Amino acid sequence: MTAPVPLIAGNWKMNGDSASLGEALATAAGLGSTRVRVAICPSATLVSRMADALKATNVLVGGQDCRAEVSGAYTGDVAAEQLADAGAELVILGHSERRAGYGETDALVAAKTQAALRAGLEPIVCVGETLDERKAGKALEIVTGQVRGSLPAELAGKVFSVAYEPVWAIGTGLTPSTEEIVEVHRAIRQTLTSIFGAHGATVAILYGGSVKPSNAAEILHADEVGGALVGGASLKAADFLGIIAAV
Ligand SMILES: O=C(CO)COP(=O)(O)O
Repeated sequence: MTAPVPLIAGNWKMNGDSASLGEALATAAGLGSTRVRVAICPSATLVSRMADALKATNVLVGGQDCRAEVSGAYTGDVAAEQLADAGAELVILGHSERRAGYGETDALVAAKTQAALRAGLEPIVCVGETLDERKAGKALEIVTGQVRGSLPAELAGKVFSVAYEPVWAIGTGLTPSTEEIVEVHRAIRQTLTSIFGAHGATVAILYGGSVKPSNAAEILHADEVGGALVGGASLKAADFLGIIAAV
């Protein structure tokens, strides 16, 4: 049974333009040799240029979402195949900003995950509870339910990761305690092994939500934390490299 290779992925969300490619290049230049896998997921407009710019580096490029269908009359949407064609190797799916803003259900996230696999992309599937759900003592139930509902059987034997992002920790500067993070990550691990058997033990479980250089070491060294999905602090190479160095 192989331990998961840590993955630090930057989610640029709706930020960045061609001038920001310099930050991606600076991240790659600052990496040196590392046992950590590093990815940047920019807006769809930047995927192609970033993938070209980072081709000879150790930084992978990912998308932030994809449609489940291969092609068709879906104005404004992007297919997994199109992301792969643009040079993406990974894709973030089921981010809470899409679950909340676009009504994405677990079933839709599972369909998008199947699409990612069809296109040869490595999925990063996001789950996480709201503050009300946590206050009601339902965090574990919500998160493990999302894991069961969002991961299609086709993931068996495939490389993918699950990102635990408590909705209330995203962009707020708030983070759960290390104990709370470990509790949820252990519950996700149990769920993964109950679905996928031994393969479930090899899946990296990332933490996301207000990760920054100053809290990265404590979070990343916690039990069952196999990396991070980083929003705001991934936009500047210096901050992102500070987080990567903490692994
Ligand atoms: O949503 C996130 C990453 O997907 C986390 O965002 P922040 O790191 O900005 O809190």
